[in-house]
Amino acid sequence: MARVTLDHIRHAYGPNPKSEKDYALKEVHHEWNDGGAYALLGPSGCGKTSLLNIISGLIQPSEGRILFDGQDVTNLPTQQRNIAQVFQFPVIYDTMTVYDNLAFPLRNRGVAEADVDRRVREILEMIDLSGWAKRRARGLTADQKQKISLGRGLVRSDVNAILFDEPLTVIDPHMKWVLRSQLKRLHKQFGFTMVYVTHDQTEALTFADKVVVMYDGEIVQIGTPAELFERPSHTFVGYFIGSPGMNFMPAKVEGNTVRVGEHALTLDYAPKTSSAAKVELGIRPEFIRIGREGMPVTVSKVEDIGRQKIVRAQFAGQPIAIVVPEDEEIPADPRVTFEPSGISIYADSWRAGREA
Ligand SMILES: Nc1ncnc2c1ncn2[C@@H]1O[C@H](COP(=O)(O)OP(=O)(O)OP(=O)(O)O)[C@@H](O)[C@H]1O
Repeated sequence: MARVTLDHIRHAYGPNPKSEKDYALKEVHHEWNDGGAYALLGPSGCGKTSLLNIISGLIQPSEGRILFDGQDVTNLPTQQRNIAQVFQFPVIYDTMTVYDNLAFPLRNRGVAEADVDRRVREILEMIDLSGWAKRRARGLTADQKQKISLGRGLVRSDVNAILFDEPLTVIDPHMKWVLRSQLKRLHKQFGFTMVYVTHDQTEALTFADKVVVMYDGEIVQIGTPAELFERPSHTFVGYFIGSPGMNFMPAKVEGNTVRVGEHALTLDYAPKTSSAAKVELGIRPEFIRIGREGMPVTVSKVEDIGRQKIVRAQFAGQPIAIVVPEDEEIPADPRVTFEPSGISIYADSWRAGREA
């Protein structure tokens, strides 16, 4: 498996890009660890597939280089990059048996038949198709065919990376969960470098050890699920990760005091914001406490979501969401406090650091 270096990559589909908006992928400059499991997460059109296709060699970036273990592969075609790919829809040979489909990538490379057999049996078990080994792929369900595609992606252990493009779209919800957990287990066991495209946050957060959040052609944050939850670098991450997403409200910062409407909160640091920036306070619904003390709110609605409730309320003229345990009593004259560690300050959408 390989370390993947994305060296100042930019991509425009049209000729002669002039401004930022002409680029489907703006500057991407990162190094992904050998053996890392990365999920590319973001809404439709944010550039996930473009980036994956640049890694696989299906498209050549307009600018920048891509390196596997320090070796420049920018101009190599897909076949010479030694990668495995799993697409959204099954890519298998209908006339071959399930077993032969899985054996194909190994036999193609001249792997000894005893090793082929051992590996194929392991994979058959993992995708729960051991009983189907001798059946021809034709006539299997879309779900089963996609499991074979996944198996083919995982069967070789000598590839630089395994790339997945929304591979679980056609899989039924229960099986999705099973396969996701198995992918994670396999990753731990074999240390594959995996890049997994999805627009489903649950899929990304359960699969990956690093989630790469993309928005409008840019990587806005690479982090562990906990980092994305606790310290979103960009308002988009706050909004996109979590259900409901982070609350944002216009704010003013003076030293370590932040003002929201008529309320003043004291932080244990002075956020770095310029006077011209659009400043917002961000706090996740899980970090707001509701009770008899603090700042007044008007509750408009309470939604029951099982073991928790979502309280929708108005605070300083802004709609906010608060997550509370299901048995929590909401007083007649409700007030809120914000957990200081859960507060982030954003200046022009980016999380403000500490004043030096
Ligand atoms: N072949 C192409 N020619 C021109 N523009 C393209 C092409 N492929 C993608 N784009 C544009 O590039 C941008 C990024 O698209 P991309 O498919 O990479 O996004 P995505 O995040 O994978 O979206 P989705 O989840 O819908 O697949 C979009 O604005 C899209 O319209």
